[in-house]
Amino acid sequence: MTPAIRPLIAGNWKMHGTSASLGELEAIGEGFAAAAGDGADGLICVPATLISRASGVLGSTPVSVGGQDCHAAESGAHTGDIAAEMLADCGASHVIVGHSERRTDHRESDADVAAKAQAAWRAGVVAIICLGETRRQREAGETLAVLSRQVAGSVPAEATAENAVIAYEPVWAIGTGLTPTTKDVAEAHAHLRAELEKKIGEEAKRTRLLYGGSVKPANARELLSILNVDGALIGGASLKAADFLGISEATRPT
Ligand SMILES: O=C(CO)COP(=O)(O)O
Repeated sequence: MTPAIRPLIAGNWKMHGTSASLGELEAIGEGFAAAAGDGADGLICVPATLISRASGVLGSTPVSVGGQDCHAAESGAHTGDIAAEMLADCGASHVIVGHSERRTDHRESDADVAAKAQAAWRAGVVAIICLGETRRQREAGETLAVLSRQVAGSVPAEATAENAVIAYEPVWAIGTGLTPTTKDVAEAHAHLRAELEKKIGEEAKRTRLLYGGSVKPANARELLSILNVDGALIGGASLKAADFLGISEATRPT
């Protein structure tokens, strides 16, 4: 972690969860303070259909609620899409933009992602901007160049430490049980901090950089101990309160 940056432990439920999952959310909300102490923030990004109810369940806990995507426009003829204003209206304080699954499944470009971040800010919502290299790009030695390009294209110049969070998620580490080495994560995050500084100046020093990709209770302490890793974005392991809370515990000093 980076001294003086308050870590964020964020869950991304992806396309999982119905009203039957609200008990798990309740357990996350009730257990977070005991697990993480008061030195970290918690967040669960649920499917849009659950945001309202999740806000009710988590409202009085230290865990916030987020969405997983938003449209760039405030309203309009965009069947099936959801505006950032609608997420905020349901109780979301954050929204993930540019997740690799959106970039792949919906062919979202860096410019689309930047427009969605701007939309989040228009609605008063924090944008969690995701980026990361594919396996092919890593094997070709292109990781740092890809990250430079993605920061330049996906992060608007108006980003601040308050309105933006950057999540480094190597695509090949998502849902695979594989993680980069500690050295590789440290290198990627130091590079991201430097690239972000070129884009937004001093604000970059206080902006949270999350690591995502196969974070589990068993590897969380090692990943979170890396300089410039200011929290985690957790997929599969965020669906179970015990695992999410186990990861949250890793933000505490030993
Ligand atoms: O994509 C992710 C979070 O956004 C990571 O997913 P997993 O933790 O399941 O690898």
